[in-house]
Amino acid sequence: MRTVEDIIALLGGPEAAASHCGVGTEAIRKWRQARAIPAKHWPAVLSATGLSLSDLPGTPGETLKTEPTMASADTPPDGATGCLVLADGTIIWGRGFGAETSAVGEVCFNTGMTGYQETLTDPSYAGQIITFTFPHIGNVGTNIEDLESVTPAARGLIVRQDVTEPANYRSTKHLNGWLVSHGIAGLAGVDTRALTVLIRDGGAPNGVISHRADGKFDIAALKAQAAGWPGLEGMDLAKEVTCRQSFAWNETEWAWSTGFGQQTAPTHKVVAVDYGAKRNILRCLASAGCDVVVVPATATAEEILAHKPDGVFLSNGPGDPAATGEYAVPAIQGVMASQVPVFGICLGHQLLALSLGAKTFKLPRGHRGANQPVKDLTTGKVEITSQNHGFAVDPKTLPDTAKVTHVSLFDGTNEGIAATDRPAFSVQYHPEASPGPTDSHYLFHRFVEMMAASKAGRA
Ligand SMILES: NC(=O)CC[C@H](N)C(=O)O
Repeated sequence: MRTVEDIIALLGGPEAAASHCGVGTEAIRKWRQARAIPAKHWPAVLSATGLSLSDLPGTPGETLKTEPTMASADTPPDGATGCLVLADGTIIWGRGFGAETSAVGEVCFNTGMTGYQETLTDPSYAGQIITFTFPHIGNVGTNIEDLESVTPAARGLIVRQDVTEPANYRSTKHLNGWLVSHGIAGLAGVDTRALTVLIRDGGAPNGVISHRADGKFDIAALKAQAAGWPGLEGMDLAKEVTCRQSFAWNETEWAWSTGFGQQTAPTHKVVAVDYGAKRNILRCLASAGCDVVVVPATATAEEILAHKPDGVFLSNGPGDPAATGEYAVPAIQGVMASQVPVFGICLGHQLLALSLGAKTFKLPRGHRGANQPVKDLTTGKVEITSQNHGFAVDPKTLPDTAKVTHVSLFDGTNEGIAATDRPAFSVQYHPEASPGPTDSHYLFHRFVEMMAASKAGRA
């Protein structure tokens, strides 16, 4: 490994080093002071000097050998057993874990500090590789209760620190073994802050995550795969993650001493259309007094109404809402025509908006995490919410018969709507939390009150 002074000399002195790396001389002074070259300058230094990654003095406390990161060299640095190859050819090296496999998807980031297992099993993450900004992922292991679906939909995960031994009484399996059993690759040792900044500034890129214990990667093939993937826009993934047959759901939310319960005295019958529903949404409905029947995403209005529901719930789900146009919108319009109350969450919110004639669009970087502030315009209250969406409703395209009820206090985008001429409302975020705060549970009660009022009106 060379010293900072060696490298500055190789680059032709401080002024020349600054101009080679496109930085000011102040940055070079900081390198000298810290006796380290920050990772973001490594690619420029490597290309100007012809040195290899293991020659560079990195951030103190980090060993380059074990922290391969944003360098774009095609040859893996020593110890690299995994990589993320982006559609523009950028390569991020790291240590592979989980299954030895490769998968292509959109690379997004999630800022949640808890609940990685719920996140990995949220069907809305189909087609996505998740960068966790929280560094300690895997430290509470995995268990069979915190699953939001039986099969994880996420295509891969990227983390800062290596996964440690689980330290939690609920853990039944190491995250590594759990990922192996589900065929999912992980990548550790990545500068996830730098990757998150890349996503924030440039939008969520498409990429391939690859894990090989022998460290031998066919980079040309991975680059071609990443560049050839069409992206989430226009992609209908709800059809892939929905249930194949209808089923009844009566399990209620988890409680500290008793675990999950059963709804034995429901007051309202709800048909939940499964576009990729998280289990905890179904539990919240059951806990609020609903007898739930889950039906596949492609169920028609007639099939839904044949259950004689007091209300219809439209679930969350993956992919582009506009791509479900041929089956979801006609079914929802048919349901709304019957005046049955409708409540939608996330993809369900976007589909309700499309059914009312509004439009959706792709957000540049999406909202994913458990700390997203939202204002309920109907009460003036602010709630901290759990979110996971890459598309959003354009409120300017809403008809006169719908109003905006919730907005994001991060970027002002739409977070909720309600029809003004019929009982239908929806939110873009995840009131069931899991993981995240439970501030928004009141929405399940709003839905129940809406069903009760509708029944009273019909009586
Ligand atoms: N959680 C969801 O339902 C996500 C909805 C949609 N797939 C989006 O990314 O916006």
